[in-house]
Amino acid sequence: MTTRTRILLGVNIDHVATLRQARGTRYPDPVKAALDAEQAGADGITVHLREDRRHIQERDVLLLKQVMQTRMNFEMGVTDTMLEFAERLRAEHVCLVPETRQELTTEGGLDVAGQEARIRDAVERLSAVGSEVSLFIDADPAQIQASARTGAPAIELHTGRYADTHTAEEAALELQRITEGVALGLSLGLIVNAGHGLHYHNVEPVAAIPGINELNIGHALVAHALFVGFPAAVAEMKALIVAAADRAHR
Ligand SMILES: CC(=O)[C@@H](O)[C@H](O)COP(=O)(O)O
Ligand SMILES: NCC(=O)COP(=O)(O)O
Repeated sequence: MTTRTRILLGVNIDHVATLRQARGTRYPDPVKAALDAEQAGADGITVHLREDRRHIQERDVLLLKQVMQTRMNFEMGVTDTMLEFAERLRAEHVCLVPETRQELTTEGGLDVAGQEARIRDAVERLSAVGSEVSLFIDADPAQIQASARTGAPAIELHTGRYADTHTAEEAALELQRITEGVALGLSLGLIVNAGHGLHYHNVEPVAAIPGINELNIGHALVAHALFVGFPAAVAEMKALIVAAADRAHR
């Protein structure tokens, strides 16, 4: 008998909102995308309320919280304003991410080691309202160890460097770094997720890493949805990661 490996897909709907914001229209609605994603097999929905509000808006987060049926993973920068918002929101999961206004996308992981007390304080505040906190970090042993010391139950390893590689050798090195990061996180008792820049052609090796809990994927899903529709794009990705995890652990 084969045991099915459990790997979860968190669908990030930020870039549905990016398209809406580009024209200031009411459509496409990221909340509709979230509901479609849930029906198509998403295990959770990720939204990043950026300080500059370039995509997701407060309205999206608040409406989503009322109507969604899975779990919200609320990504936010570590600022007083966002902490106060998140304390009122009480999302099932909160992922603390680094944020700068000028960046095209989230460029690196949160520097937990360099601001441990501040992150620990944020983790305590969010845990107190019932949110499970994860820290979006690079697969760097010092950052993983510092994350464990903050009391956060989870980390999300930034896979952007892996996704940006140009050769098979570079990809193998980055994958090795992520694999070791997952193993270290697990050995410290952390739940280990991963995400950023994952797409249909690079996701399988990451899904096959032993012990990985959830992959958060957005941009590639929204791009593929233009051609096949959002439910089909989500279902295709879910099938791909579950099959990759199953094959690796058979
Ligand atoms: C933290 C993370 O990886 C995602 O939230 C991602 O940042 C979303 O896309 P943008 O970086 O383009 O806002
Ligand atoms: N935390 C990563 C995420 O939510 C999705 O990132 P991307 O797939 O849009 O690059």
